[in-house]
Amino acid sequence: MTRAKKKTKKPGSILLSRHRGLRADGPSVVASRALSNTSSLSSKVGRTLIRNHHTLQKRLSQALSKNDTESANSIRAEIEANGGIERYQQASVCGQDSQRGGDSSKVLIDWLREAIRSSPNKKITNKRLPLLEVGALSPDNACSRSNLFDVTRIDLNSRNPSIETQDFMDRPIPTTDGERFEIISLSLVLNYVSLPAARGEMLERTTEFLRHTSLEGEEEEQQQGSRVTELFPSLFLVLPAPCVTNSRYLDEKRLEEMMGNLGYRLARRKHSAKLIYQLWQHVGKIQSSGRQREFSKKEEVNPGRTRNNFAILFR
Ligand SMILES: C[S@@+](CC[C@H](N)C(=O)[O-])C[C@H]1O[C@@H](n2cnc3c(N)ncnc32)[C@H](O)[C@@H]1O
Repeated sequence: MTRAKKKTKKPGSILLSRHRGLRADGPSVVASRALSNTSSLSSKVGRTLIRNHHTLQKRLSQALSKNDTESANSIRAEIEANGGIERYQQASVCGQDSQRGGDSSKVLIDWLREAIRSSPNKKITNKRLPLLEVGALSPDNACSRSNLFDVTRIDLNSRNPSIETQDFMDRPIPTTDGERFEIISLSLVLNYVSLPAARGEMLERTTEFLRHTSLEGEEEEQQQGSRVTELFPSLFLVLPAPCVTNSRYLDEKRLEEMMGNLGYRLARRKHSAKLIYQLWQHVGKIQSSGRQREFSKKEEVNPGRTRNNFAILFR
């Protein structure tokens, strides 16, 4: 006799069915059930949480830009009811799970190791490169484990003692090279920023944190046509692919022009179905070119009803 199998719901399936039926009580129902029911999140629930958090952050930024304190307070309360940034970060950690694309910093390590392998002079590899990881969720991603970097980690909300709680936009501008970095990692952080002009500000700010003096052995390397030195100083930028491949206001060409105005040149790129990974070498001086205001207004580069509105603007 075959016994009827008892149907077990996957974690989060209740949450999703609840979510579909939501009305005025909003996504907070999803969050509170998620908070009490699951320690790890199913990918669908995680994606819903991430999307809701981004939407609420955007509404908050818009309310704040209009000095609408009442709306801002009520949106803040809604963010908290959804589990706040902690729940968002947990969903992001689950999103790093290897089944869902894995830790994005592996791509940076692959590029670097490949450059080191093909480089005639290995001297540069004996020293750890100072790396600033903005939006660090954990101290043990591929970058941290590689022994290639001396990592400084910051996040709006630290989840670990070796991550400093700091908004990159408030980090003091370095005055000496000792405070600057060879690499800045901005992985899935720019799309967290809600307003297009604030994204431009963040990109512009990265240039102030990059070191332009030669590394030990670098001049010798350059003479020998090293593939390692051509990667530094640089910005490792990771974005959800649709931000660049399906936006009304941004495509790869436009991003390259914007980055070019900041003194960046594209050194490496890789696409997956979900993410776009880019390594931008900063070839300008510490300051950017000043031409970034060419991109102060949204321009439609990809018309169409199914596009998203992701944009980057410069003031
Ligand atoms: C989606 S998570 C990405 C984490 C990780 N870098 C990755 O690639 O999976 C975005 C993180 O960026 C952080 N973040 C966003 N804006 C930031 C800022 N201005 N300064 C520091 N951290 C920021 C958020 O707190 C959040 O933990």
